Amino acid sequence: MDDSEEIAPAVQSILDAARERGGGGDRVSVSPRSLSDAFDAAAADGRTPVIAEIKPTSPTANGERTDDPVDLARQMVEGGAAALSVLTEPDHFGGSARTLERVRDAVDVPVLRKDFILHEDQLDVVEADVILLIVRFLEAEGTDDLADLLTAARERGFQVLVETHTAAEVETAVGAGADIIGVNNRDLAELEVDLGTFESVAPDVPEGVTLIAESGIQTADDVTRMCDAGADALLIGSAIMDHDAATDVEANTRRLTDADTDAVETTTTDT
Ligand SMILES: O=P(O)(O)OC[C@@H](O)[C@@H](O)c1c[nH]c2ccccc12
Repeated sequence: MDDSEEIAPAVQSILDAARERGGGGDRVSVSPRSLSDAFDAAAADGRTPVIAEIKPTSPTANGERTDDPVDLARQMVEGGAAALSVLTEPDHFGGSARTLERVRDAVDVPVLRKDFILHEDQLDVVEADVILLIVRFLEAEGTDDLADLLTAARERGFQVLVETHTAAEVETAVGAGADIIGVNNRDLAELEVDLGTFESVAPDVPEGVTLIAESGIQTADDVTRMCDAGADALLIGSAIMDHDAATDVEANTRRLTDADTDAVETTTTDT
């Protein structure tokens, strides 16, 4: 990691905790539900492909949702989510591997394990269809190499979402062999969100890579904006979880999956 760019204290604390966390026991082997098939199915059905995120709380949330994550998961799928993301980080996001296991048993869409994986043995915690690797956190001393982790994850059957924030990180991700790339609109140095990040980084992502816009997407207009800038799918947490007001998760999801975009196949009727 480039030490000249400080990261927010909350993020440093997350990373320190992640370094301490050990892995699981037995090597995980998963038969994954295909993420790209789930996106295609959503689009064919007229829904914008959204990965809805179960995030009980976060360093930037005001409040915590204590509803059963399995209920939330069902409501998200009912609201049209193509896939789900479940935080498994326990110390800062209220997540757990057990929550992911319960959610994955309850739904039939692909489930992404959202965590801060720095070492291969941290892959052996729970079965998931997709795991996240964050480029920025895998450039520091004492973490495994991105390309090695990508291979280790695929050997276990996982699909891998590689998270970036800059054009340079996209280049690193592509060089390591990533085929699903996320651009995080949240800057981990300041924890501030700017949807312009996706717009400026997306053109550097090669054709053929599945491209996901992450963070800060609040409204149907934001969804349209990200799809116009090239997003194949959106990763949305806070606007669906609505930590302070605890509104209807199904309705929140539907509002975003129903957004008007070219990502969905429109059928014309000849009348
Ligand atoms: O709640 P938001 O702004 O819709 O963001 C969701 C997701 O992108 C965000 O939770 C996230 C993106 N990358 C991460 C890495 C770890 C933990 C969380 C994240």
